[in-house]
Amino acid sequence: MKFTIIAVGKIKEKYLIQGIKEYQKRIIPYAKLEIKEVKDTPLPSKLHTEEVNKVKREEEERIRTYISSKDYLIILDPNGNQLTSKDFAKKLDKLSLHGTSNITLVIGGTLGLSEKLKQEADLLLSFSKFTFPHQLMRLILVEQIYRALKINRNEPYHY
Ligand SMILES: C[S@@+](CC[C@H](N)C(=O)[O-])C[C@H]1O[C@@H](n2cnc3c(N)ncnc32)[C@H](O)[C@@H]1O
Repeated sequence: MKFTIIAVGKIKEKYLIQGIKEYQKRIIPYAKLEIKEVKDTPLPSKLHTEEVNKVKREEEERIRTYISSKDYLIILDPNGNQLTSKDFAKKLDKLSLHGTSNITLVIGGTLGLSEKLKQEADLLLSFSKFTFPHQLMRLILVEQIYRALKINRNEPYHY
């Protein structure tokens, strides 16, 4: 299975960089994982709908350069569908059984993702109704991918 995480913006915090690297290392024996970081658009001083939409549109364009129509597209959004870790593992297992082994996961920037992009998702995934910073979301996501892979192998981790 191959996972591609497309994420808007850089990770600045050292503890998050270390945490993400740790899970990337743990995932290596089970699956391929690539992280494509796309530039975030600097936030304008005024955040009216028009300015917000412009930022989202620009970031969407950069995200699209890494999306392949052949991949299963999971877009992370607080208002998406909530799954348990076991359900997520089952979902990945089913996709793999049906021959879908390229999974693309998208994390938005500070203002989130465009509606247009969200509508194209095969799965709109929420990790709870709370909003997390995009940098922390990347760490949570790699941990949950690792957890799902362990669950599917029936290996101890998911207590
Ligand atoms: C700071 S949040 C953006 C907040 C923005 N108001 C929104 O509603 O999307 C940055 C990105 O992190 C991801 N994210 C944050 N919290 C999430 C959650 N609870 N579930 C899924 N994704 C989340 C989403 O991809 C989001 O675009």
